[in-house]
Amino acid sequence: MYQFHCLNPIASKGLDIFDENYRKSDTMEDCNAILVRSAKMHDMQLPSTVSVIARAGAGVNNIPVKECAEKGIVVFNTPGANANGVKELVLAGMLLASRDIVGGIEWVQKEKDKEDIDKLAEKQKKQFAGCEIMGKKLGIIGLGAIGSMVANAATGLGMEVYGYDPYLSIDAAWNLSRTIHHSKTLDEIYSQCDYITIHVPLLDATTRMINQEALAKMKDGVVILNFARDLLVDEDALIAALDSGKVKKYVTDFANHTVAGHEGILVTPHLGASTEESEENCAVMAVKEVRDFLENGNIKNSVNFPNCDMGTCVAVGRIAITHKNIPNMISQVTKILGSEGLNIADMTNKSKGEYAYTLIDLESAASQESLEALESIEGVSKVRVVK
Ligand SMILES: NC(=O)C1=CN([C@@H]2O[C@H](COP(=O)(O)OP(=O)(O)OC[C@H]3O[C@@H](n4cnc5c(N)ncnc54)[C@H](O)[C@@H]3O)[C@@H](O)[C@H]2O)C=CC1
Ligand SMILES: O=C(O)CCC(=O)C(=O)O
Repeated sequence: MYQFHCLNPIASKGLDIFDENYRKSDTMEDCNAILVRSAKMHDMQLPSTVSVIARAGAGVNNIPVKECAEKGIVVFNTPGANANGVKELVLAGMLLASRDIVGGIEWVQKEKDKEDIDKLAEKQKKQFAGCEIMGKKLGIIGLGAIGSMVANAATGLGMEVYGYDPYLSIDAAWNLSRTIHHSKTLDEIYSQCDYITIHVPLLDATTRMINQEALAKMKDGVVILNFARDLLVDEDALIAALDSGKVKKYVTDFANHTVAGHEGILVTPHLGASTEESEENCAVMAVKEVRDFLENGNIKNSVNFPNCDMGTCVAVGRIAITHKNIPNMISQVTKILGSEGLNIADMTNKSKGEYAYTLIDLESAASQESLEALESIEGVSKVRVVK
């Protein structure tokens, strides 16, 4: 029996995929798996029983990914599963920034009891007028799952799209409309675009990438959209640029005391992925990843360990070892198994940066002593008997 704990509500369409061998626990104690959306995990003490965390979503900045790798905890996310939900809100954000739709709705609400509201509306509506997005230049920073969808949709709406992503994956490149202008520098995006939307992960290298220097290079009256993470933007510099008229509107999905209620800023409460479809897609993908990992040891879509797939185990036993990506690891492992007379039927070893993963199918079950010997190898973080 496996136990899992949800740190945030996870769509039942996903949780229903857990079968009778799984028990949902109200606490993390004794759990094998944790499912999470945006809960901040950096200060949490995880029990040693936890071997997997699945983020039902894309961004993993709420999870101590490296510390987990050190402890042999495999962290998954669900790439692309909520991208359409975010894309649609980005399009809405562009439209809301282009005309004062919110102001117009608030005006009608305020005047709703006036007898001549229809005549008043015709007189007053000019204060809410704006511009169209067709023909405008949209700069997209980060052309992954979300950025590429925004790019294609905006092209369909008649915008001229510029994309910047020095690490663009081949899959994402294939998905992009050929009309999208490939920007080789951020400066080109800054100097050309009327709307700039950012879709990169929050990393040390991307923190506050939209800063005073970047803002100074942008066109007057630019609209900036941030549906990725608030810390990507130096919001004090952004507010100064808004107040000076350099920036026309800032649309952000991240409510905080700096932006909430500020003139010219449209703030939504982290709603990008809050659609039935996105929540279900993420939950289904996350639960499938957890099950395949716990039941077969396979890894797909981990952010701290490599992909590894040996299918369903048909041998007598399978063990999974998380370890550092260092020399001499495999020889130490096979020596321990060999000295106990354990024959290896199949084996895969993969690495990702500093960390590596070894899955071994055995023709007879490993003893407790050999498992302990494996665990004591320097650089090994976890040894798990999958079957
Ligand atoms: N508002 C919301 O509810 C949601 C927000 N997000 C945020 O959006 C981010 C992006 O999500 P996805 O598109 O699904 O991720 P993704 O991983 O598919 O795409 C990210 C892209 O950014 C690119 N990139 C990385 N560093 C870059 C840099 N310095 N300059 C330009 N490009 C760079 C990568 O090459 C990749 O193509 C997530 O990390 C998350 O923070 C994601 C989903 C929902
Ligand atoms: O789960 C959510 O609502 C947040 C989605 C998100 O920000 C992400 O997937 O990175």
